[in-house]
Amino acid sequence: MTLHLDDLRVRHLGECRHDSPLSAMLAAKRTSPHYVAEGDRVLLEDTVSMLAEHGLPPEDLPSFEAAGPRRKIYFDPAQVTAGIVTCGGLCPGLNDVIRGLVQELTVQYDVKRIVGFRNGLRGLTARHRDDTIELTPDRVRDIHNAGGTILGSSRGAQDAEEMVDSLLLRGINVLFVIGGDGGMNAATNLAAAIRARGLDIAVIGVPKTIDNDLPYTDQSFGFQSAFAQAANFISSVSIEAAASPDGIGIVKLMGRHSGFIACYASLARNAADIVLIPEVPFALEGEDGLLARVERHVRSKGFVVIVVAEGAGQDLLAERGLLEGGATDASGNAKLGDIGGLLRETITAHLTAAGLAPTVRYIDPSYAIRSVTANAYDSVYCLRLAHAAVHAAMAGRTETAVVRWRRRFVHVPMPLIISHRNQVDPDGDLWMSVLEATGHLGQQQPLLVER
Ligand SMILES: Nc1ncnc2c1ncn2[C@@H]1O[C@H](COP(=O)(O)OP(=O)(O)OP(=O)(O)O)[C@@H](O)[C@H]1O
Ligand SMILES: O=P(O)(O)OC[C@H]1O[C@](O)(CO)[C@@H](O)[C@@H]1O
Ligand SMILES: [Mg+2]
Repeated sequence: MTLHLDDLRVRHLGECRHDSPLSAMLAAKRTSPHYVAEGDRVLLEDTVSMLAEHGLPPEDLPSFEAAGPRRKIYFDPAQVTAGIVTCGGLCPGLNDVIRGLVQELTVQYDVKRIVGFRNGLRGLTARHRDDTIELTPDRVRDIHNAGGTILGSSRGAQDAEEMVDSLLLRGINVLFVIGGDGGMNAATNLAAAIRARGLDIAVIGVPKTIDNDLPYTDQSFGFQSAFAQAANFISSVSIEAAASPDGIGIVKLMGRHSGFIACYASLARNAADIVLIPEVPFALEGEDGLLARVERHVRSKGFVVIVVAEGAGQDLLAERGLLEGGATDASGNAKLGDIGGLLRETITAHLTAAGLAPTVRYIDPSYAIRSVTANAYDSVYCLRLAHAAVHAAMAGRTETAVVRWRRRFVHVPMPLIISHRNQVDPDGDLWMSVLEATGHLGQQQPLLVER
């Protein structure tokens, strides 16, 4: 998809007429290698060839509005009631973001009232809209020491008009939605319903997903903490497999459609022999298939370690009638078949038939990965995203997500965040690193299936 400058402009509620409490600090600031001034923009692309292809002057190149405080703001902070909601699956750092939002709103902007909606967007329905948490600096002081979200989260559909009614009834004029593709979809619909009614309510998204599958963001918050935890399970399984005759270690990691956790966790330990992700189809049978490769590893090295993303090999499950076609969860996400179970069974059967005596160590750490607290790096990242989100809201941006893009914090129109899915590119350098680390680079890629 080719994007033009106009596709990257974010919506404003109106002219910024109020002096920001941060205006004095901003007065002398200019763009530098470490700061982007409020009038400046951040390029979408970053290679000479990609930029040259546009044949445009720099100011017309596709670029994002820089995030950060403005000297003039749209809302009078004294009149603001903010709302916060967390939706979808858990992710390390949710509490850090909530804490950062509350601290920035109260300390820098002196906003007096912040309402936390409970259990995801369900909390914005008529039935639950009054059961909220008053968020104060005292209430959030220590919440970053725990994983999960103090607000709770959920899946499942809600009516946009009903949610707008809730915002009106609760007097919310700034809503922060921390969510994944589903949450950003819902927030986009909500913002559209607000716009259709001509209301003065800002909706700001803080994109979240441990799968790292949202586009236009360098890496999603919490991802680093999640793959660090996943890497510990790879170490455990490697130790177990290495200590067993004909040892087979298998770790199944989250990642419905994108294998980022599997790739990064594997690279972090560099102990995996085979990495299977949804983006790269593979065959089980045949000389170049997975089973033959596993057997070769076991015969030559004595054991094998396989890291598999949950969304990998779904076609193999479907072929065997092990996939409930079309089944979805409450939010409409596809329910997946158990690729880890299929690997365990077929590998055991194959190696046994080949005269080996495999010992299989299979771990599916699942929720033990995404429920951890954010590490120090992610905590900083979450706090800075929260600051950017508050500045965006106070400056009247709406239908806007705050992200880090090429190491700068920027504003992205929310519809872009849901325009497609971020996936591991089989021709990109991340997958090349995985092939290098697993010793597959330079060989014909035996796990790839001709399609
Ligand atoms: N296409 C959509 N349009 C409107 N609302 C949606 C859509 N998809 C999901 N939602 C709503 O957004 C909320 C969160 O969605 P979902 O459960 O898919 O998690 P998510 O935000 O994608 O997070 P994650 O992918 O990290 O689990 C749910 O309440 C769901 O009903
Ligand atoms: O069991 P739940 O809460 O639906 O979440 C599972 C899913 O959440 C995700 O992390 C995406 O949010 C997937 O990788 C995983 O399959
Ligand atoms: Mg999702």
